[in-house]
Amino acid sequence: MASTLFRTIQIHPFLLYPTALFSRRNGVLYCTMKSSQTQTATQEKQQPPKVKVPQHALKKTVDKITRDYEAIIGIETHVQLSTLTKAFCSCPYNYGSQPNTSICPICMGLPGALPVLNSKVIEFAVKLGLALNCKLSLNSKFDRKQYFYPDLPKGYQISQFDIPIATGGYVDLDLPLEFGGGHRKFGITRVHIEEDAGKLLHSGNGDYSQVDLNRAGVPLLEIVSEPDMRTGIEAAEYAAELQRVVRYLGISNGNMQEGSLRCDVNVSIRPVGQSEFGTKVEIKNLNSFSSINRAIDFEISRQALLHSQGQSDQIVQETRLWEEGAQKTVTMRKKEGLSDYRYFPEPDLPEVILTPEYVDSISNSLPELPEAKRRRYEKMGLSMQDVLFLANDMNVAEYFDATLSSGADIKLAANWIMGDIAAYMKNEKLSINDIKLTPQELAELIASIKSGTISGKIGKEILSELLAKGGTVKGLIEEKDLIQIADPVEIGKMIDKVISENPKQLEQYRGGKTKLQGFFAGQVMKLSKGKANPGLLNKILLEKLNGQS
Ligand SMILES: Nc1ncnc2c1ncn2[C@@H]1O[C@H](COP(=O)(O)OP(=O)(O)OP(=O)(O)O)[C@@H](O)[C@H]1O
Ligand SMILES: [Mg+2]
Ligand SMILES: [Mg+2]
Repeated sequence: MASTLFRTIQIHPFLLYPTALFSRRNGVLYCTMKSSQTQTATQEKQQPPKVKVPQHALKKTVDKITRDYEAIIGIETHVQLSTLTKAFCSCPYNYGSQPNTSICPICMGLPGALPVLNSKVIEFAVKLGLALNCKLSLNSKFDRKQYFYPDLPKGYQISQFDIPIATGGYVDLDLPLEFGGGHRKFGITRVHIEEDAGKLLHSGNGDYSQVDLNRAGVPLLEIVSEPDMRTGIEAAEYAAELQRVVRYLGISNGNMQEGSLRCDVNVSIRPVGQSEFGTKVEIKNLNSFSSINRAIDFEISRQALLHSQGQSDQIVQETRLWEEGAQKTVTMRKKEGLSDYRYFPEPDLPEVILTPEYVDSISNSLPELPEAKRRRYEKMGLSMQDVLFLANDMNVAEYFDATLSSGADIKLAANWIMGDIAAYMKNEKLSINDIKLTPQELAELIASIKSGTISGKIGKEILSELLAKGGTVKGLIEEKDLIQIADPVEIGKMIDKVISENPKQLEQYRGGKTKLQGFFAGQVMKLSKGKANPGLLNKILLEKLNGQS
């Protein structure tokens, strides 16, 4: 199959880029563009920002100025779907595979090739639309969005324009306590289906670029938010919630570093009290939640400073790039208007019709989503800090739920997971799916401590062993003879031994140095190899030290 495709490509590449150079190295097809073709991109990148804002001025005046302005933020998020094959052809997509090894006449847009819709894309879009509380369009269609860029082989992107698959939804989230806490609800304008473009790889010295078309035609869902966010933190948390939702749904890995979840952030400012929005600037190249937060904060300050200096005409509708190294945004290109895209209905694909039965069947298959999970955990009596820790990662939530299903106490299970287990995972750089301790054995461990079969101290020791090697709590207790000593006579004997071996400390204790009770307790615990019941030990010890028995 692959070799047939390569033959086709070797005949046709010049149809795509008349001055592109195609070559094969190590069995891989490379397409190299001469610098003249990528000039626009490189020139735009090299353009200095139109207005230079001195960094020190920014830092000094930011706090004062930003207080006079309110920021308006809306986000466009592209989520790459984890379908087995691309949106309109049967090529698979695996991040990081050799360039141009997963391409065919359809995703290369060769003349005469016709797209065929992957039904999983519709299923995933419906799932997300429902999860984001949207209204689904029972009849939607595809449109062509036309623009030229070397990573777009067809010269247009198949997208949805006037009838997106889902509209008018919202997401709920809870801000972490370190950011002030509180519940937020942000509107979703629309969710639509589109295909991804390829990837340009620019050479180090900038004189040529290479095209990798593996990603061309991979299905995306674009989620457009209402301009409802007001701070960088709110925007970053919104993006994190979308990541959780797509991961809970299992429709994308949501990995920002690999570009499976990409956020373009739109920011404008207005003087406090003004109702109209200001001119928006779109920021791209944000590949972490913290860069979303920092880029927005920078942009708010930049715009506020310009506005406060009477230079608001310098805030123009444009696309800016976030430069991680310099921690600032710079002009990338002036914004195209909608009409520049010359959208028109895609003639090669039929209308998408969703039957109510189909929508119902998808709706019934949805898992419990992050917001529902958080509210359920909250009702169980957990603090918001615990709720967020447990619900943020779907796998941790599943582990916690499975521990509870095995009968564990809610608060104790949460404490073990958030405490010793989380610390172990952090140390060993493991995810919860990698640890050997099963939720059932965690429940057993908690029950064994609660019933007094083993002490809390022994419990912690067993935990380390179970985390690293697996096994069962019962097996380890038996194998290591760890059952707690709760026999007063046996404990009494050990106390007598320790007291008789430490006459000096006894004298000091009886002379008023009562803190020494801790010393005696420690010695007895050591003698019992950590197995003595601590409550009983201290009770009997106190009686004996005070000469009552
Ligand atoms: N004045 C404003 N300030 C901040 N954000 C805004 C403002 N007006 C609109 N937005 C937000 O900007 C985003 C616009 O996204 P949309 O996809 O509709 O248009 P676009 O960015 O022009 O198109 P494209 O998909 O080609 O990038 C939305 O999230 C919207 O909420
Ligand atoms: Mg945009
Ligand atoms: Mg958009």
